[in-house]
Amino acid sequence: MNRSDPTPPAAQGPDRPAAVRAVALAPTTPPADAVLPPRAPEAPAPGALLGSHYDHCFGCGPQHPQGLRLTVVAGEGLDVTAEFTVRPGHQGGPGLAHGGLLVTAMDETLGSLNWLLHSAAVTGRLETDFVRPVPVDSVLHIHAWITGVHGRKIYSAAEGRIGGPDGPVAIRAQGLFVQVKLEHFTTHGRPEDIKKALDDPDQFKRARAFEVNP
Ligand SMILES: CCCCCCCCCCCCCC(=O)SCCNC(=O)CCNC(=O)[C@H](O)C(C)(C)COP(=O)(O)OP(=O)(O)OC[C@H]1O[C@@H](n2cnc3c(N)ncnc32)[C@H](O)[C@@H]1OP(=O)(O)O
Repeated sequence: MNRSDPTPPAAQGPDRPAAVRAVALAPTTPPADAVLPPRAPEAPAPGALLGSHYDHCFGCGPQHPQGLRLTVVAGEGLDVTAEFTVRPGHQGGPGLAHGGLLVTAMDETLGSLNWLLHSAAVTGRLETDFVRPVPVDSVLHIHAWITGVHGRKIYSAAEGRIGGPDGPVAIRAQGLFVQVKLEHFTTHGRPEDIKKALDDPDQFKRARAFEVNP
């Protein structure tokens, strides 16, 4: 619409045309009665490298040719730190990381918090603020932490910095993950990929270890 166009704004509320109506999204801030559980007894020790949950994962898989190859280390509490080196294949604008890939890095890091609770969970909702551009060759230093657990919902937040772990914030995120059983993956995933994952004894062990009973 032209700035000088005198047309009044479209009607609000239920009369507003579906094409411009906002959708109701769940908050990513935990409710007041959310809890902060202790680290699971099986959680990786503070300082431990978490390792990839799946070799072909775009976020953390070492075998993905253009993946982010994010590395994640367990923190002291319900937190992790992660690093993602932005490579030329990750560009959006010339010489700059694509925003969607930065979101993927945040998603992957927030998802890895589930190791600390020893439960499998998938992203239900993810919000991000892009604060400054991230140049190719820079390392995004991410710190992520759990902010609350409510039933099957795990709430978390993260900050990504450039120029070092204490550098300026480039991206912030808040997420809501929902705990799922192993069947979530075996039911919905492409059969040949599920088979490949489960045929790998290490992957199978990890997958079973992740199983939860919501
Ligand atoms: C074999 C290899 C295994 C590898 C294992 C490790 C993999 C790690 C991978 C990590 C990769 C990186 C990570 C990735 O990229 S994960 C990939 C991206 N995410 C997905 O594909 C998830 C797609 N969505 C679903 O599958 C279902 O909708 C889920 C499972 C999420 C819920 O369906 P389900 O039928 O199960 O649950 P429910 O409907 O009874 O709801 C339960 C509660 O949750 C609340 N809720 C639900 N949805 C949302 C939402 N969208 N926002 C906010 N809230 C939501 C809901 O209100 C309710 O709350 P309450 O009423 O209790 O208060």
